[in-house]
Amino acid sequence: MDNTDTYLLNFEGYYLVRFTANTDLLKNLDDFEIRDNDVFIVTYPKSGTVWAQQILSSIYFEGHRNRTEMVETLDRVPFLEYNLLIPLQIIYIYRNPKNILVSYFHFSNMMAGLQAAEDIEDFMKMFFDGKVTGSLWFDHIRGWYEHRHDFNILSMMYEEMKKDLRSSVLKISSFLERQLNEEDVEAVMKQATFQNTKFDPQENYEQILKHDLGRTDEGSFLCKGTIGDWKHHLTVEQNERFDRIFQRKMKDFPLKFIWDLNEE
Ligand SMILES: Nc1ncnc2c1ncn2[C@@H]1O[C@H](COP(=O)(O)OS(=O)(=O)O)[C@@H](OP(=O)(O)O)[C@H]1O
Repeated sequence: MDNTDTYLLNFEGYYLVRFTANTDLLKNLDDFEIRDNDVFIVTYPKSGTVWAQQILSSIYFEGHRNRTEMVETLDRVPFLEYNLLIPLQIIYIYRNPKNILVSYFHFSNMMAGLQAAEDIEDFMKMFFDGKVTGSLWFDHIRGWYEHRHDFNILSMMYEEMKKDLRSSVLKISSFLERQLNEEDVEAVMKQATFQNTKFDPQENYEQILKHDLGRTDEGSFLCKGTIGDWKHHLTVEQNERFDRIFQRKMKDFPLKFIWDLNEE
């Protein structure tokens, strides 16, 4: 059964969560005034949005870095499509789509506002049809890559952040022209470890999931925060099918992806 209209709101060809989308706000975005020092984080769902929100806010604000100011991640870095704020620096985070698929499958089954899937097979169909919030992953990554010279964009790969968090924090702070001393860098990194994000209720969206987004079970918003977990969830046949679709769609695409923890 196609439940697209129940869960997804199609705004100018792009799917948003119907439950939280605000069409009046979206229609007015073209007129919104941008400040020079505003910053965008751009991601396809399940690619590291919250992680990046957390790193940025602890680079910018001492009180977030040293935990003297307790503010929910969502209030520190609001979502443009669900709030009104537009920046000029853009940080695009991308992740290998097999891990996105698995992470998104678990998340969709946790949230009342997203269409649940019976199993990975069922979700794979929705994902490759682009019938999910964020629409088709292939369009998302291509769209951003094709416009990489039109904006001030820093592209970061989730897997590289995972392999070398220090270099990633330094790259982001340098892009934002924020000087951090060694102690600050350590504090940002401490905030951005997976263990911290997963278990700190201010970081892990617990309250928002509970009160605003209609969580349907007690599973965590964060699964394993790792590279290669898809291997435990996709069958050999599903993986081969994924590879065939990926090769067909991405054969001329120059960015490389890291599929495995041991890959360089
Ligand atoms: N600190 C840290 N380190 C490593 N990985 C992290 C971290 N914080 C979040 N994550 C992982 O990011 C995945 C969720 O992505 P998003 O935040 O983009 O999700 S959402 O679209 O905003 O719902 C989700 O991936 P999975 O664990 O594979 O589901 C999170 O665990």
